[in-house]
Amino acid sequence: MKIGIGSDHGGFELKEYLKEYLKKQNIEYIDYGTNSLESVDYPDFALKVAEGVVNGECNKGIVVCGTGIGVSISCNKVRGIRCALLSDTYSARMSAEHNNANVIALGGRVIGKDLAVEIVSAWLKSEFLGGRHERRINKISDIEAKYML
Ligand SMILES: O=C(CO)[C@H](O)[C@H](O)[C@H](O)COP(=O)(O)O
Repeated sequence: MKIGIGSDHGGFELKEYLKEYLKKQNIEYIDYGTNSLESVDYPDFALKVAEGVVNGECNKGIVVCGTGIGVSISCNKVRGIRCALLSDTYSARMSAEHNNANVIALGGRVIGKDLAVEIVSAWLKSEFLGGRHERRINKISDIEAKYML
C-alpha cells in the first residue's frame, strides 16, 4: 500500500503530521508537496495526487487544504477519482465501504490533528463492500463517461 499525499499552504502542517503517522504505521507514501507555508494554489497539488492515483504510482491519496473543499473539488474533476471530504470517522468508514473512495480530503483549518489521524486510520482499515454499492459506483463511472472528455 502506497499513499500519495499533498496539500496547499493551508493544509501543510496537517500533511506533515499525517506523514509522521504514516511513517509510524510503516505505510509508504509519496509526498507531492507543497513543502512550506508559502502561499500556493491548491488545484496544483490536488492534481498531482489525483494523477498519482489514476496512474498507479500510488494506491490511494490524501489531500489537504484549509477546508478540504478546494482539493476535493479539484480531485473529483479527474476521471477515476472518488474523493471524499471528511470530518468524522463514521463517514471515513462509509467512504471506503460504500463509495470506495480512493482519495480523501481533509481541512487543516477545520479538524484537529488527532481527529485527522483517526479519520485516516478508519478509512484505511475499511474495505469496499461491493454488492449494491458496486452498482452505484458503476453509475458514477457512467456519469464520468457522459460528461468528462
Ligand atoms: O480551497 C480552499 C477553500 O475551499 C482552501 O481552504 C484553501 O486552503 C484556501 O482557500 C487558501 O486560502 P488563503 O487565504 O489563500 O490562505
